[in-house]
Amino acid sequence: MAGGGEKTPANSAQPRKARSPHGSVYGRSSECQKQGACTPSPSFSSKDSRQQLVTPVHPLKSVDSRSSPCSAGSVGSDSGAAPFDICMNCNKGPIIRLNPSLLEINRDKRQNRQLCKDAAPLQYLRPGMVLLKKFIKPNDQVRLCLHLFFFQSQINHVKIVKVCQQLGVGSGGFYRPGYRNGAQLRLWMMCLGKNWDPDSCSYGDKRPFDGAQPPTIPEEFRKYVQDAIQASHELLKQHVGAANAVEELPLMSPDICLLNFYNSSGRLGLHQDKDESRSSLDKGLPVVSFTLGDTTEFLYGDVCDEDKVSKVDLESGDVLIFGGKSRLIFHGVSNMKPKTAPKWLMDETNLRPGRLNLTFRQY
Ligand SMILES: O=C(O)CCC(=O)C(=O)O
Ligand SMILES: [Fe+2]
Repeated sequence: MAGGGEKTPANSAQPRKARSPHGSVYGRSSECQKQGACTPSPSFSSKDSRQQLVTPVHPLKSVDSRSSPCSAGSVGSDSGAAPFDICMNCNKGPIIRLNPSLLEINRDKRQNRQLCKDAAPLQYLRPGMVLLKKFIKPNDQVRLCLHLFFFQSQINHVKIVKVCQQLGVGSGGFYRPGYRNGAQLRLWMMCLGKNWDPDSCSYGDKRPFDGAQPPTIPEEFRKYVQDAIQASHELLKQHVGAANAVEELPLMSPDICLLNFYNSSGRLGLHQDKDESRSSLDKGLPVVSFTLGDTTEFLYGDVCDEDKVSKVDLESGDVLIFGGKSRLIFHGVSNMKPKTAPKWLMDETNLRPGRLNLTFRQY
């Protein structure tokens, strides 16, 4: 995944050894360090981030209790603390909610339809990078988005949140990666398919700190990714011609998914996703990223410098794809925009305030 943890400031002569919470992102690999690339610092400014290596800790385990359980300084075993639940009260019986009035329901649906009509189905951000606006549909609504008529996507907001919630409270579920000095990254994460280890900046079969095997990627999620890539090809043809669409964004079959949950103060420093296999990176196999919940500002560019990057808002239902010539762009998440999640999504799922992000890759 991306490097989540700290990053080396771009202008730092001595690249930092910090690693990112998500694989590739922040100075994941020694290669990254050699290149002087950023190590992601989801939680810190580059000034603050002069810390020790990132090391994942169990969400509720105190930092002090990390008594060097493993040589790399990575976390100890599961302390038995409660797993992080991205939804509130999900396991505590039915949620009692007053029925919204017909007026409210209709207003909500009208707004959604309007948003969907207004959004251009595809934003071409740069070669190899596209944004499918509002590609993920609400479950109860016939979408008017043009691309959905064409591609019949079955991607469904509520279903994705519910599946992630269930996976997140099980073995290999959400945890809060942290730094050796006790500071924590500003997100919760978990992996599907393969584990991305922030300490070694590499993928493996098990999570070193508790031995948990990451859950497999649900088949329907893999199908959503195929739908999104196919849709992007159809729409890309208008920009680059039919012959070039697949070259611009190569096909891929995801075997890794990193899930991130950001609360209202969540962020992820600039980093590159480059811990996938050499062949995957060389072919430019894309990273496909889903946003659900609150809107966030996404940064991307050729250099690891927040003053030189472009910005785009990612809203609930958006699918961002970057591959080909953009596979190794620097990217990160800066400002969360609280209370921007669709009301119907919060009502249906009881998702915590914040943003759920899924990034799919092929190792
Ligand atoms: O949350 C996002 O949109 C970005 C996540 C990311 O870059 C990563 O997981 O590598
Ligand atoms: Fe990333």
